[in-house]
Amino acid sequence: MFSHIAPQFYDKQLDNKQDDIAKLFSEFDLPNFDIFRSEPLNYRLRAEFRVWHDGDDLFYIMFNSETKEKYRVDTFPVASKLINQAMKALLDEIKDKPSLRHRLFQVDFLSTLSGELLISLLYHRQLDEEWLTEAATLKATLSAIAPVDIIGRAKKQKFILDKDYVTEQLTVGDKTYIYEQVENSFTQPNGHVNEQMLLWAKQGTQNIGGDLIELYCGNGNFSIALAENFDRVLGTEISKTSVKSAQTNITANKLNNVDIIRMSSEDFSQAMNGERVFRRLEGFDLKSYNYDTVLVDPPRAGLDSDSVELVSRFERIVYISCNPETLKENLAELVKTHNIEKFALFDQFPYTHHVETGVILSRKK
Ligand SMILES: C[S@@+](CC[C@H](N)C(=O)[O-])C[C@H]1O[C@@H](n2cnc3c(N)ncnc32)[C@H](O)[C@@H]1O
Repeated sequence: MFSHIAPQFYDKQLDNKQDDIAKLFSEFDLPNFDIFRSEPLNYRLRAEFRVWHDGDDLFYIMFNSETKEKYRVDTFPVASKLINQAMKALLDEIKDKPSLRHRLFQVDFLSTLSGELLISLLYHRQLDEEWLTEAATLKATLSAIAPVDIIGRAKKQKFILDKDYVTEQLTVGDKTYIYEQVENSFTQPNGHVNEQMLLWAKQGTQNIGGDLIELYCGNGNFSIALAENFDRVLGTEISKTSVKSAQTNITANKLNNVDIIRMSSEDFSQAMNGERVFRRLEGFDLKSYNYDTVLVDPPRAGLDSDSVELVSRFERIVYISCNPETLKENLAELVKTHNIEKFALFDQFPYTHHVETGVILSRKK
């Protein structure tokens, strides 16, 4: 997945991504791209590694995505400095602790720009009291590096030492927002590029007022940062964990104009069309919303045809995409009713072929 990880390759690979995107979207009338660079190293706030046991030794491994061969990983330069520090410290601590290392097969790290760290240890065996005691000592030792939390996972088991989330702080222009990010739920991996993405979307929707409807809102990443641009924000999201976080985040940021409901975008399209009535929407008068702006940030599959039809009814569409191929398919439909006003490339994933883009469209006059 990663290749040529070194700052001297950064500019070239970003130029290549820009060229590839220009070619892929050549059939559209695109404005000049807004380009948002990443830090060349230590940009990634999440990392997951398999663990390899070799006699008394154990180390992290990853797999080559083409050859499927495993390779040893002692440091991971794209991951945050905190993750790199913790990677070594963790192995040093658990190497001679049988209850912590026995049948450990994966370690997941989630760090934040605010300096917190959550470590999930995944096992092919059931965890017990002894594990809990040793894990508490491990947490105390690793806390010398940063505020650390530890989770143990095994089949049908999830042991949480204190908490299963980190609290991130993201600065967007002159404002700082607080976000709870829960283990195993979606969060943008590149914190500083995420801040740039939020600012781009916020500036692109400034002074337009009305209401914002958001599909695929996750933990409220965009809903919260963009709330002050709108009278009301209504976000929808399928994951129960993310919806719960989003609700916590609304309170933590003292917002009173944002609501989030758990609903797939497919169901939400049906509710908007009046085809089905959902108990979860009780108390929400969908007809009272002013459908000026919609923001979508779908998974790699892009928008299904009903969601494309739904978003095409809005005056303004903000489309954040992690897959240029599905974005292109969706744009082919959306340009029938809308013009592309802004196009941005956010370099969330340096040294990989992945590209994050943003498009702002407005209805044709
Ligand atoms: C790329 S993430 C974006 C999340 C959020 N906008 C952010 O910036 O963190 C896509 C989100 O879509 C959610 N999702 C996936 N399929 C969905 C569906 N059919 N309907 C609604 N949400 C869905 C996922 O749970 C995930 O939170």
